[in-house]
Amino acid sequence: MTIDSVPDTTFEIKVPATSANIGPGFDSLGLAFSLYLSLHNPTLCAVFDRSVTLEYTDPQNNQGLPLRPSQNLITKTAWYVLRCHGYLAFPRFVAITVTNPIPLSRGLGSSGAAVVAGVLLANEVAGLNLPKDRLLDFALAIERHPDNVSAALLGGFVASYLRDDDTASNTKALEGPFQPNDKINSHTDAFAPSAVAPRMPPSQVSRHVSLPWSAGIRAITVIPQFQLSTAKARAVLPQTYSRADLVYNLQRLAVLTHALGQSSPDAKLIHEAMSDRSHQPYRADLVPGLQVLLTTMVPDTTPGLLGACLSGAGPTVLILANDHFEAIAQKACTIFAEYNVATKSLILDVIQDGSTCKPCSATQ
Ligand SMILES: Nc1ncnc2c1ncn2[C@@H]1O[C@H](COP(=O)(O)OP(=O)(O)O)[C@@H](O)[C@H]1O
Ligand SMILES: N[C@@H](CCOP(=O)(O)O)C(=O)O
Repeated sequence: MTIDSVPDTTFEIKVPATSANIGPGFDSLGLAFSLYLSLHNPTLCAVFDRSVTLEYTDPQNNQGLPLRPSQNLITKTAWYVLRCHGYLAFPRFVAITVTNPIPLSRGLGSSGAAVVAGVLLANEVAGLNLPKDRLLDFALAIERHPDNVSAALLGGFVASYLRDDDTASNTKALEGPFQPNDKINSHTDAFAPSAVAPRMPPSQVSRHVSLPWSAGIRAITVIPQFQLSTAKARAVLPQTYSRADLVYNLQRLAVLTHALGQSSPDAKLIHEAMSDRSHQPYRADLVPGLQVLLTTMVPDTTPGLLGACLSGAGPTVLILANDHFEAIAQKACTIFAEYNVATKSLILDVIQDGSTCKPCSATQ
């Protein structure tokens, strides 16, 4: 595609926050929420400058995020996709305003959302028209567990798997975007291409299916006011599991995928089926109060509660409920407070639409 044929419009990209795992579905289940990372390019720019700039509308929520496009996860991802499609510069100038209410490193899929936003950004500015499955391939070249990005892109309650679990080749796929050796022009901070183009991801890296979600079930997210990076929370997991633990999780996972779609949710069934032996026990030491919360907040003593688990890699706790949302949130925050963990809670809806990129009105 030539520069002249690249669409020059304003757009808004919206990507939802997600919760991964939902208890036993480690690296396979994801749920999309009514809380959105959004990217907006409010102004059409006549300047013939093929670069990108970034600003965040809410710097308080996004402290520490690099504004240099060459270091920011959203624009690094977009650059990776563009390089895979033969672009040697951004197709046109784009000044992006980012609004990100998704708390960072709390287990609500902020990095997955940033990666999906970057893929959609490249798709939009270069007019690539990639189908959703191909967008997912690019996102999965970067975020190597499919649970968050599948739910973020597609919306709703999604089960997915990677078709190739060869971690050695996974690492190679990451070399493109993250160690691009692309020199940065220190004046404009524009990307400049290295001699070697990054590896194009193979097609259909993953497979996914949308699962039914019972309409009245909402998500109470109880968010500790400290960060826990996904990398750190993955580092504490064992390399191998016993047959008993494998069977324990498989049995619950199979039941859970149906139990959450039933029109009259069975609280006791859901609560038991959200129990896990693959990641939560190992991560409990990283989240003071988690173990007590999970064992004391049960349907018998907490009206409206259906189940609770660590959200993604934590430290957020996800509580699924169909009533008494505020009271449940308050109870969970009180338990965390007993462990000197300050929290905020957000009551969110599960959304079915997934990520969008829409034209919007421009000022010139
Ligand atoms: N809106 C964003 N813009 C740029 N980078 C982001 C954004 N959101 C997340 N990130 C990157 O992802 C990191 C958090 O990723 P991770 O530890 O996986 O936590 P989470 O559970 O929130 O996904 C941040 O430190 C930052 O590097
Ligand atoms: N399956 C992953 C999910 C990580 O989700 P995040 O929202 O914490 O990035 C894991 O449990 O490590």
